[in-house]
Amino acid sequence: MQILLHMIWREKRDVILSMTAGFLSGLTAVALFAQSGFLISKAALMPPFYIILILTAFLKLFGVVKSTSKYAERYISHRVTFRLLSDIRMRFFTKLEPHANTLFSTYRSGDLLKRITSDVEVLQNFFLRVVYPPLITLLVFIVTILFTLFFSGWLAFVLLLGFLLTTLVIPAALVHKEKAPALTKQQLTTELTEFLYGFRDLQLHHQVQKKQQAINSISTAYTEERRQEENEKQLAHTWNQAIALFTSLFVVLLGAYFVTNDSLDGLYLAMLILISLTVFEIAIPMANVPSYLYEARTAMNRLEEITEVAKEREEKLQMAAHYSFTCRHVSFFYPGMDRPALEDVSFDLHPAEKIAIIGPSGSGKSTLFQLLIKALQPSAGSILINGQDLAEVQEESLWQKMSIQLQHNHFFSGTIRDNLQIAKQDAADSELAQILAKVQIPKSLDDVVYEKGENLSGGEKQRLAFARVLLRDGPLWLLDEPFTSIDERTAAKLHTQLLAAEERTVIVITHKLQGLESFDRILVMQDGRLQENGTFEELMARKGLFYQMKQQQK
Ligand SMILES: Nc1ncnc2c1ncn2[C@@H]1O[C@H](COP(=O)(O)OP(=O)(O)OP(=O)(O)O)[C@@H](O)[C@H]1O
Repeated sequence: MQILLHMIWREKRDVILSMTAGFLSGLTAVALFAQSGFLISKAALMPPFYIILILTAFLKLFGVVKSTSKYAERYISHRVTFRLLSDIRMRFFTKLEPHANTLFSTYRSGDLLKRITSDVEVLQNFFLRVVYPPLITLLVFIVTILFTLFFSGWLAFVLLLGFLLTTLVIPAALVHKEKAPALTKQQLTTELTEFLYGFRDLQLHHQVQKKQQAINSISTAYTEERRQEENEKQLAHTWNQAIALFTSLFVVLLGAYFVTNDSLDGLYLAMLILISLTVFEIAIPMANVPSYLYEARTAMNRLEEITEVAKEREEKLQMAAHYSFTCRHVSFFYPGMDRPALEDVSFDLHPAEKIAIIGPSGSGKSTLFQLLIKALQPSAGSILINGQDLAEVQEESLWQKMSIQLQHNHFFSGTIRDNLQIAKQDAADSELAQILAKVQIPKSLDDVVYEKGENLSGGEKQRLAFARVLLRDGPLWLLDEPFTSIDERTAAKLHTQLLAAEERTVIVITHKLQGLESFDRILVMQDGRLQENGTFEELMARKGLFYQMKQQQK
């Protein structure tokens, strides 16, 4: 909350301006009705015409000031809200952006999207719904009660009582008990996002209707949740209005009594009644302040929780010519899984070494890869890069040194050139064309690429991704199944380029067992464990798992 208050404080000029306008608008609304009441009573006594004229002129003046100040208040307070929104967005998105990978591996993307957008949406209204109403209500009531005190102490006391009931007692009585966070909106967004992403697969497997039904039932639950929320808010409103009306009733009864025993001039009775009717209008938003405060606090905590996922202590990776990795007893559990995807994996990767990680499907190769590029964090154990704990290294500085090819790479709609320049922005056409020839893509730089590379074959995508790796040419290469969709002859040529530079550290994940002789070492994974670790010759001589896999692939 302090963060939000601090952000609001930064806008103090506009905050003060909008509060002043809001105060003026509230006060003139009360004055307008008070003046009307007084005018009606005064007119009944047949005063000179100029008195009526002056009173009517004041009435007009109050009307104009009320509308103008209301407009100014809305205009300025919304400006504060939009600045607050942009501050909140900036703050969270700058905190989240460097850790996008970690976050997407921790949360489902729909869930993450919903959490961030709706929580930010809640916080943007913090000023308008939580800070603003109590202050304006307090100021207008103070002035109104002081004004009433001038005519009758008892009536001022009744107003004070009504004020305390509507602004403190009712909101406190209806304040949200610690209730479980609403899940259905989150579920709905998550399910919808997945429905959209996976629509084609659902169609192919005739699952669209089933998924739609599931979404419909979540949607119904969500509507019910919203209905309940609205009911709670309406209940608070109703209570406040009831108290406001009862207070006015008291003012009428008490006022009439004071008039009959001459302790109040009857001329002011209508004015005081109208004051009490109007002033409580301003207190009505107070009923929902606690619920908005609760929502804002929850939203803030949830956003902070997301940012906490990212590590605080991060250091830059020092520049070095060669890079080594050390994995010490690394285990990894995916969220919600009770079986580890990796268990107690330890190995050293020496500077400039070229290693292949192999193993059956589901043995944990990609998980290990994700840990090495810091897209995931180990659940236990540690990974060191050049002796420095990866947990303490900034992702950006790590990825600067790395040329990474993922199993599934993204391609943007544009041209081949655009898709290559992602790896090296300032690359000249001649360099790009050379790289295209190296990876044997028979296309020109101007050829169009559709969104997600839909017009590229699997092999072309892998070659284009490898072209990006060649373009980046960092001292550390990590490739996850880079050539699976490429024909043997081309794959062999690309393989040679992969292992060409002596000083480069290379890690390749593959399930193909051809060409492994040219790697310095081979790590063999099975069931999340590192089963074998040695040179091609050593593993063949050992006649263990690797040897058996080789025999099977023959
Ligand atoms: N996001 C995830 N959530 C939960 N479990 C996962 C997730 N990704 C992988 N796993 C599980 O972790 C284990 C290791 O998976 P991983 O993808 O690392 O294996 P792999 O050896 O790379 O397989 P493949 O060769 O098929 O790509 C598997 O049991 C898999 O089901």
